Amino acid sequence: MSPQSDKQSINVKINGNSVSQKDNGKRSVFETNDLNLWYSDTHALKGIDLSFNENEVTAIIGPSGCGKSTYIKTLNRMVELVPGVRTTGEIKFKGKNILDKDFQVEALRTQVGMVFQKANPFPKSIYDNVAYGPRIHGIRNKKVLDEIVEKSLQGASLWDEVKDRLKDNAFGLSGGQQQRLCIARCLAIEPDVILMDEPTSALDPKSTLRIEELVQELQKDYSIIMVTHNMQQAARISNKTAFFLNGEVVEFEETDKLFTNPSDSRTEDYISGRFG
Ligand SMILES: Nc1ncnc2c1ncn2[C@@H]1O[C@H](COP(=O)(O)OP(=O)(O)OP(=O)(O)O)[C@@H](O)[C@H]1O
Repeated sequence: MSPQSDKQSINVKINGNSVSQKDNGKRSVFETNDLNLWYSDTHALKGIDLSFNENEVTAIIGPSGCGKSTYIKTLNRMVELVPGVRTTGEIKFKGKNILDKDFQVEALRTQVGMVFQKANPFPKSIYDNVAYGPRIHGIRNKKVLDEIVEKSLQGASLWDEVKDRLKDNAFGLSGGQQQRLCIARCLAIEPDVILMDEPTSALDPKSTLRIEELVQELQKDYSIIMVTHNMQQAARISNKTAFFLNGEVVEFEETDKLFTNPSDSRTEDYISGRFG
């Protein structure tokens, strides 16, 4: 099916049962319309129409090189850091086109956080990692910073493990803890949306499970858009899934539907492991 038709008829989960509704009452936070992107001559994104609702987890899946990371990096305009990038179309964040010339990218970065494949804490203490963003935004009051740090670490389900060693260097944490610290750093700026680019691909199964549980918890307060190579992960934790192939969206659906009854034979071939 086309991504557009999803906007008209959406399956939503109520008490564990999937039902079809015209509108699930949720607001769209991000929307891309006919989004195209070129790296010099490489046409990496082709006419992407997708819409993301608040308080939902949306997974982006697809084989290597299909444009998943490129797409997610357009949403905070990080992709522009690559020389030779050209974008056309529209990316609406809360109704405003972030590609407009007069759009303030700095404001976007405070509302859209990002967690990367490999945990990337700063070479600073656990406390200073989390306090970094608020300090940049001018918060100097120690009591306020203490509160933000505790709340963010609680939110990232890391507080109990680190509360007695907040002054220790972040590099002393395990890989999974470092990734949760990066999530806490992200929460400290109180974003509306969290972008995650394969956040568990460098983690062991136990740490992966921990992050998956955390993502489901965070969904209550944030909208999450997550690139993942792991189809089981997408099936476990996302509300909706977009399947990318060769820079296009083949299918965008309720996750249950996409994995049990895909509309497009290419989706079926991919999820059943025939390619990718
Ligand atoms: N910095 C870049 N310069 C030029 N081409 C790039 C750059 N980054 C990505 N590409 C190209 O854009 C296309 C999409 O790449 P992208 O990394 O978005 O795919 P992906 O689906 O995230 O892949 P993977 O799952 O392997 O991370 C590929 O053809 C890739 O070679």
